[in-house]
Amino acid sequence: MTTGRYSDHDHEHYERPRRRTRPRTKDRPSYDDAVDARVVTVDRGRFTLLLDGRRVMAMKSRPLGRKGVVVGDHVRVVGDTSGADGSLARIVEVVPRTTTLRRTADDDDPVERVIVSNADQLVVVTALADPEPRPRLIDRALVAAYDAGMAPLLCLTKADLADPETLLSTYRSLGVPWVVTQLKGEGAGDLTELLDRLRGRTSVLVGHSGVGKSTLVNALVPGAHREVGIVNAVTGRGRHTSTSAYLLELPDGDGWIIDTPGIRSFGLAHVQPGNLIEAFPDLDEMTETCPRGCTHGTDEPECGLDEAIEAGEADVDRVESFRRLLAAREASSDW
Ligand SMILES: Nc1nc2c(ncn2[C@@H]2O[C@H](COP(=O)(O)OP(=O)(O)OP(=O)(O)O)[C@@H](O)[C@H]2O)c(=O)[nH]1
Repeated sequence: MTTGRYSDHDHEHYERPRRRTRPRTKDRPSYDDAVDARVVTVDRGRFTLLLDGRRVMAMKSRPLGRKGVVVGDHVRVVGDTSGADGSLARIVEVVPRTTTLRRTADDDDPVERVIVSNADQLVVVTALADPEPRPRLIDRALVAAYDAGMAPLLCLTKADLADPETLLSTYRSLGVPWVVTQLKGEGAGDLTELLDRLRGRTSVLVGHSGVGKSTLVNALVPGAHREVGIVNAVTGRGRHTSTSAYLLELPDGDGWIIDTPGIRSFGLAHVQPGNLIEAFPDLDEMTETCPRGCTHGTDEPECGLDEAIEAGEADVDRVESFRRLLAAREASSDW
């Protein structure tokens, strides 16, 4: 383990050119010898990378400055990339991200943050019972997915305990794809449908405590050793067993999942209504006549969506579901 042996301070001190002996140069080093890696997890300023199939510990190099490095990032690395015990490589570049899943501001954390990058699917893991589904949280996760340009997928766990139909009726008009899983009881363990949906993509798994996300991750990636909590019989909440987002490769090498056990809230203050409606091109088309600044919400006086409903051109359920998402954006951020 390297943690503790090298503090940020020590390394910065070591890296900084000593003025008298080495004149400062304006040219940045070119890092021609840098190699590609992907960020697996982050722990107190130390990054675990996957590089040619081996795990390598790394830290940010000074030229990156305050630029964040997050789980899912493709990075360029120099230095000791052997992955040997005690070795520490340096991240010199973050490859431009294809997507960023963000959250804003909650009471514990006042800044907007990128949670993970380069994921193309957001899997909202919800138990059908124990704990009961929380549609408002599902809505908020969907908003985050649409805003990030990620495809949403509902993964309904614990199908041995309840029927999915009630919950699904809420999401049908939005056209969100879904899969059902069951890892206990008779006929448990068939993950074919979910694996089909994960294949060839990077999928972020979110879900509140106790929904069975760790159990699912362990079943998808044998050997992942994500800790499984015990659901409290009184509150329905699980123990908070793990904290950091973690990138895992699916066994067939054809897809990645990112487990996000640490996400306890999903602040959405950064989401613009205009971004959300872009995820629904059929509805977006109907808002061309909207007054400037229209949010397309329920109380907007001359929203094109209302006109489209009156003209019989819009599906009422779909508009209502979209507006529910829009409202969820402003709700409290508790996960
Ligand atoms: N009945 C039933 N129970 C399940 C199923 N999947 C998981 N569980 C149980 O649900 C409980 C919570 O599972 P976890 O995998 O720890 O849930 P989690 O979402 O990772 O929760 P945290 O670790 O607290 O974030 C455990 O007791 C599991 O055994 C299922 O398909 N059916």
